[in-house]
Amino acid sequence: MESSISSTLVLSPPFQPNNNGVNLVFDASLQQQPHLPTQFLWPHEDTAYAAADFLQDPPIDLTGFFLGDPRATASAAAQIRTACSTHGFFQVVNHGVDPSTIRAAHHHMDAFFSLPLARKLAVKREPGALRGYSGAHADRFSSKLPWKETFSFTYNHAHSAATLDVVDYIKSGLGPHFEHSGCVLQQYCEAMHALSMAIFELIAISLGVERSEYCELFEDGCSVMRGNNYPPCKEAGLTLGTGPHSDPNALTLLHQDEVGGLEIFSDSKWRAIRPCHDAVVVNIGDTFMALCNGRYKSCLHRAVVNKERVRRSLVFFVNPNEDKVVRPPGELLLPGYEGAEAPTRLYPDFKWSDLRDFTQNHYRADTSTLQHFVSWLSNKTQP
Ligand SMILES: C=C1C[C@]23C[C@H]1CC[C@H]2[C@]1(C)CCC[C@@](C)(C(=O)O)[C@H]1[C@@H]3C(=O)O
Ligand SMILES: O=C(O)CCC(=O)C(=O)O
Ligand SMILES: [Fe+2]
Repeated sequence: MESSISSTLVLSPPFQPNNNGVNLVFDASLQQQPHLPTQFLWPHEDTAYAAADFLQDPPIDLTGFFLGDPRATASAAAQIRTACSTHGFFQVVNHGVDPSTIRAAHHHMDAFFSLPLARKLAVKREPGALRGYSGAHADRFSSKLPWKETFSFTYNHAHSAATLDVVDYIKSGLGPHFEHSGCVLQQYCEAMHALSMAIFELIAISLGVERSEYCELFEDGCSVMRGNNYPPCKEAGLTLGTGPHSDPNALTLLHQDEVGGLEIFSDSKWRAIRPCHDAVVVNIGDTFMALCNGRYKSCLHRAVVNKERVRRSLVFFVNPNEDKVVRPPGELLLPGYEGAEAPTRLYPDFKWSDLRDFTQNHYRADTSTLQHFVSWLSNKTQP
């Protein structure tokens, strides 16, 4: 495969704080080149196996839960338990988020990605920060680059809802003409936060713990909103929009457009998540897998691209308050194994700020982030 960009491809360790000076610009000129730049090539095992089918689980209808109907609530919790005990993904409908809010958020995120590159670079991601614009993460990695642009910003509900942080960030970075976009995205974040709290209540019910078990940890959580823009790719089969990974955060709420491309690895096969415009896709992340002591699974997933159409997704990564300890409730500890003094815990105490720092400064999140994080944390805390 010819590289159409003269650059020395440095085979990097899993993570490097910069791209070794390879200044690749992910813009239309690169996307129109006849050959895929070598930096975007992914290993055969990550790209070779197309999704075998669609995940068959029907969307979970939240109507009855919101009406306080005990039977409907129990049914929704049971469907969540089944999904989260196996592959960690489910879709919800009648979720209470106004469709016009979702439509408007996509529209304004598209408007951002349509800006000239110089305008997008005005809010480029700063090293170590989980906010800002990124073109293929070319500033962070020099191989296995994802075929996407991303735009991320933080949303701390207890603080942002009152002080309109999202509006301020967007307006200060992109100018007063984007104030309305900021208001739309702020409204979308508030709606996603409200939905996440409803999901946490249903998850608590499904786990048999107090319904409000997770409210305290997440009510003033520090979440991240991200728009993913995946341009069409002439050699789509050789690259990936987002590589195989499990999400390091606690819960992910995702709305994808009608194009499709989100796939999860379940029962030893890649399975596509069927696009459903009135559904929100929900998945458990590593932090929640630790919070529930491994009862629910943080699952491997990826985003594939195609040759014809741009694909977009809006992703809301829900995290606990960064200074609160991630620790499972007593009811979820496993009975001590034979002769053990205390019930068994699968993961140590940690804070989201530690895991965020790990993924932004020390390790590229992939299929085994949590176990590498636990080792890193124990080395970090050893005297
Ligand atoms: C904590 C995070 C790191 C990533 C964004 C959030 C949750 C998902 C992570 C990510 C998407 C997993 C795949 C690799 C990654 C580098 C990406 O493709 O964007 C990850 C995100 C990141 O580090 O920016
Ligand atoms: O865009 C998608 O469908 C998935 C993206 C994803 O998994 C992520 O950003 O963590
Ligand atoms: Fe993800």
